[in-house]
Amino acid sequence: MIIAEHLKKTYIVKQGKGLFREKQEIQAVRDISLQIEKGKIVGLLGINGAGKTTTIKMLTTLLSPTEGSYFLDDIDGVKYPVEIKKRINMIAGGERMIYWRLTAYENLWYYGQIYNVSNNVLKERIDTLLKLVGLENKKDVPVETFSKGMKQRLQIARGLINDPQYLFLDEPTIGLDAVVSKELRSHIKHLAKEQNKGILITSHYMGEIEELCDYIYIMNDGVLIKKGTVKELTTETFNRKNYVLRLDKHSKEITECICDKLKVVDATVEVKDENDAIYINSRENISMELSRACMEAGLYIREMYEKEPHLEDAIIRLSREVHHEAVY
Ligand SMILES: Nc1ncnc2c1ncn2[C@@H]1O[C@H](COP(=O)(O)OP(=O)(O)OP(=O)(O)O)[C@@H](O)[C@H]1O
Repeated sequence: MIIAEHLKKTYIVKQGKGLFREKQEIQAVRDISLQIEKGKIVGLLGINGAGKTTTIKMLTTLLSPTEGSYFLDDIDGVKYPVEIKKRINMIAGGERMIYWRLTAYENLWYYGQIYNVSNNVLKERIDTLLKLVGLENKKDVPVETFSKGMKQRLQIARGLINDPQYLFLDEPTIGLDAVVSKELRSHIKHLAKEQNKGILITSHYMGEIEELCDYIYIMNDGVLIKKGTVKELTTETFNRKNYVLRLDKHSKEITECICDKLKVVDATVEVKDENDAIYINSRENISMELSRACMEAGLYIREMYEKEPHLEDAIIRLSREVHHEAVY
């Protein structure tokens, strides 16, 4: 298990020109504690500038923390970063870390040498990995002729070349089409569930996070603001119910009439220009009251349902709350 406690990272940047440039401290990560278990997929989310990349850089030992502790299976990551590097790997989205002039096989051979994998083991591992990512027939082809999806699949093979126990995935499906992204997501699940790897993933695609993650950490302004499963995060954040109502008729007066009839319950009624829908937000389950209000007003209900909140809505709302913006 990876256990990071109270990690902090302060960058010192110089501002101005000439000899007397002023030093300024930027607290990219102010206080982060998190855990990554083997066999689990953990999401790290937050709006731009929240500190995700800096956190991943500390966990992958590319940056040393200004303060805090970091242990991977009892190995002190702050004291022994080289020992950590042997046991982890990182797969980033995009086309970095792959040599275009080299073939798929040569790329993997090169990275295997960097990780000191013995030649016999490496040969076998490259064959297995190329098969895993479906590139066995392209192993002697230069990468520059590969499609985006093929390059990304090669990235996965590269990220597994040292048989890491923990994997860090930074926007792994960025720029990929729906088919390749789906394939990649099933590889990621396979790595966690069948091969028992601990995985941390960042992504701006919330659907991906909802599908993959066992639990999620949400960051804002360098600190963790919430953690939990998708279900916990959405239901705890939205302790109110959202209904969507579509009637046979639609007008301002009708909405006012519904509003009037719902005065007895704690509900907020709002109309949006999405297919003439009326949105009702309430603390309690008010489906009975809603049906009755429509019936009393002589209105026919075309559609009425409770809207499940999405993770994306939860993140936006949590980030707003931190910045003390009024919600609702
Ligand atoms: N090398 C650096 N020197 C100074 N400040 C930095 C440096 N790297 C990051 N920062 C600052 O630290 C803060 C956190 O940046 P970080 O890249 O970790 O956020 P992020 O959550 O990954 O954002 P994004 O989603 O946009 O990639 C930002 O305010 C950023 O400007």
